[in-house]
Amino acid sequence: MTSRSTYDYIIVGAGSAGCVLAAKLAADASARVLLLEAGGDHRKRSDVQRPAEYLRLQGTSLDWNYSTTVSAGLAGRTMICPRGRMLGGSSGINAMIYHEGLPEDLDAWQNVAGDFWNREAIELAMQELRGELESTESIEFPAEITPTGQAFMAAAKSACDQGKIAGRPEIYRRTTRRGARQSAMQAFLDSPPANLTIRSDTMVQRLEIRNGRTAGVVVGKSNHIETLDANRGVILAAGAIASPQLLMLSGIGPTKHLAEHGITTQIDSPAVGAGLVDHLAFPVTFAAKSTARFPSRWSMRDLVRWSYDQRGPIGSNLAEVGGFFDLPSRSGVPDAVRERAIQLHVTPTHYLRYPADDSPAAITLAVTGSQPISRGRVSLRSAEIDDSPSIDPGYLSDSRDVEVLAQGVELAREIAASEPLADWIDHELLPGEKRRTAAQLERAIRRFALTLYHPVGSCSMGIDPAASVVDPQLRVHGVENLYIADASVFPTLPRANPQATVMMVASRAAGAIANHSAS
Ligand SMILES: Cc1cc2nc3c(=O)[nH]c(=O)nc-3n(C[C@H](O)[C@H](O)[C@H](O)COP(=O)(O)OP(=O)(O)OC[C@H]3O[C@@H](n4cnc5c(N)ncnc54)[C@H](O)[C@@H]3O)c2cc1C
Repeated sequence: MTSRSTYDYIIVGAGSAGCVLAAKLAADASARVLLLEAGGDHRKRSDVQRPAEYLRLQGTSLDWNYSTTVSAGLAGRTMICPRGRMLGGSSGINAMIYHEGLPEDLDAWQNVAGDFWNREAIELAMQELRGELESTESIEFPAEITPTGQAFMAAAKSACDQGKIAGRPEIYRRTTRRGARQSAMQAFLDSPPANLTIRSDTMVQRLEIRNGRTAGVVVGKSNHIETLDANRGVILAAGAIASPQLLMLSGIGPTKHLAEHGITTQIDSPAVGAGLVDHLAFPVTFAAKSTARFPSRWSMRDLVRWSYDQRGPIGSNLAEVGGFFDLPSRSGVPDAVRERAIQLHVTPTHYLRYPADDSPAAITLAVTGSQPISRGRVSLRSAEIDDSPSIDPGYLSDSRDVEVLAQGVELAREIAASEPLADWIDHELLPGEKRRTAAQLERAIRRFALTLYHPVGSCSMGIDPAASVVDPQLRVHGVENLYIADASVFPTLPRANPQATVMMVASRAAGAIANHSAS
């Protein structure tokens, strides 16, 4: 059986970007907007709402459960690649940090994608977005910082004041409302307007492309295929893994690769899937004195505290504090790379073992190389939407990324040795006090570094169709009526947790798409 329906805009994916896009495009009451989401509505689940439980959502049905290919850079390991599958997308399972990043990072965007992405316009869009999130009480600072987080803040500040390190410790703002998660779905679409249709549990199979124009999308299974038509545009917001997959399944991608899977090329676009990049964190972990143990199960008191005033362990997103820090000038790397090269996420837990019940009292300073050079790609494993694509972020394939992390380990050690944090610490567990040489640190980094869950760049924007997938206004090169607006279009990965930048991209995209489709 087949059926069809017509809309003005069809948005694929109700994640961080898709929810912003839907709210903005539907602000024009005359536009019929359809938002399609493969996952369900899980906003009310307690494990989604409680910040400290976000790690427990991984590997559940709320996660696409992707993993990366075996990686030489990670000593032959594969890596989990969690992505949210629900209304709200990854903003429904993420760690909630809302960071606008460093404005100068987006100058690189202007260099590759032109004036639409100038710093002033981006800062204005970020400011407007912050205002919108504040007006729905969807971002806030934590009501309480764990004692070890407080000790980190004081120790890092003291190490900076004494000139031992350079940087800025910070308390991270987050997407919570009165201590409970606010996904993009809640922040932007809690009361959707009448001209917006939201369909959850609806998997888009492929795009419908006719004569160089995207007519709509195909959803459903073989016993009931539906074609949904879009007069003014289809916007892919399926994220950095699924957006390139959907393009390739629809015949937009590198011709040779498509042919390997029996897919007829509609548009030869060599850059689809290329350029994938992710932040990687090495968890410098310390055994803490037993009074610092963060619970992995909640007491009645914890539940009552969180319900009444959002305090206590349940309200912690585990990474309340951190900040950006420089590599030492003796490191020999150019200033542009050295400055704010390391982002820290400080957790009151053993990063590798929490939330297991037997995870010991520990504190982790997770060291992230904020500007990784290594790049990889998303490619198809088969021509079936139900087969996960092959994901290779190229982790640590460029040895300069290892050097940055190794120097970050020394930075973390310096802070951990500073009072008052030193008082909480018993001894170093990872990489371990005896691991000091470059070769020892490299081995530990390749064995234990973990994703920080920030894949971007697999359909990057740019001017040259041979080197990019969308133009600066996010129109897919070579085909009409098709846009991409999500983490996949980032031409570079900014020094930040990306969700604020993803939402900013969606917000700018909505304006550009409405203007373009009206002309
Ligand atoms: C565990 C974790 C922790 C993170 N922590 C942070 C953090 O603290 N701060 C931060 O800034 N960033 C964080 N991130 C990253 C951030 O959440 C993402 O960068 C951001 O949410 C990406 O937004 P997006 O719109 O591009 O994709 P997503 O939010 O992933 O949305 C894509 C949507 O498309 C849907 N979809 C995919 N394929 C189809 C299909 N075929 N048909 C229909 N729907 C489809 C998906 O189900 C999903 O809902 C984290 C991510 C994870 C997974």
